Amino acid sequence: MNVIETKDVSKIYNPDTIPVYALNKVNLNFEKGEFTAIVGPSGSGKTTLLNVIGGLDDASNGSVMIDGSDILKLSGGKLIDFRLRHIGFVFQAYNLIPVLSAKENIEFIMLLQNWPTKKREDRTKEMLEAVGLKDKSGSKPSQLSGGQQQRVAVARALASKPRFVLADEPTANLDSKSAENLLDIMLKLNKEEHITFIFSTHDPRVIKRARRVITLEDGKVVSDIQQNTEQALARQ
Ligand SMILES: Nc1ncnc2c1ncn2[C@@H]1O[C@H](COP(=O)(O)OP(=O)(O)OP(=O)(O)O)[C@@H](O)[C@H]1O
Repeated sequence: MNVIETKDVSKIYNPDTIPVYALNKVNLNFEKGEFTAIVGPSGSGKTTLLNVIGGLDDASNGSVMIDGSDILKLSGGKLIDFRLRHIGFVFQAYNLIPVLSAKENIEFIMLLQNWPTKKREDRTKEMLEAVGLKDKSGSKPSQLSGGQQQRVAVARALASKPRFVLADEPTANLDSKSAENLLDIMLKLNKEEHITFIFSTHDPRVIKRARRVITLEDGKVVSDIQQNTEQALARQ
């Protein structure tokens, strides 16, 4: 079953002067449980695609169907509610709330969703453990390393059990070991909780572990391949 379907999605900046096609008739289907990398040169449209799929940005043309409804047609309040319920975001700049601890950052979306206290606390504990930060629960983002902050951002995105997670270069600021650890965590949660992951990346270590790799160039899909990651890993 398709979770997300983009139909002829285009995003054109400056249409009246010198048009820039950030996305040019993109047609893609994403199924439940995918672990998919969006790759391509700088400026090829990766961030724009994630933002349009996640309802953070409007498309100029086309539709983004999620479970048969077009999210580009949802009005402001309904779109915010939809994002809150179904989509987890991981941004390159983490976007953690500086005055909140790791635990409080992870809890934040569940609070907005009115989870009962006990359920919320149990889930927060589970996520802190899953990302290996049980002992950093009370630390503020400024007291955490870049890798630890990124793990909090992943835990926050996944805590409320979204249908899918969109991540914009999740390993961009991480050293090799932290990037591998983060990938392990994302793959584990993808397997165990069947959450669909779609992430942009330039990072070869991330690309080789994705099950599907979609390449964009000048806003167009130029290749879309399934990888046998078990074989790829065995070759290393
Ligand atoms: N607000 C904007 N106004 C005008 N053009 C924009 C705007 N945002 C993005 N673009 C253009 O749209 C194209 C796609 O940008 P996008 O950020 O999606 O690329 P990207 O593949 O994510 O790049 P990178 O790998 O460098 O992050 C680029 O040509 C970019 O210059």
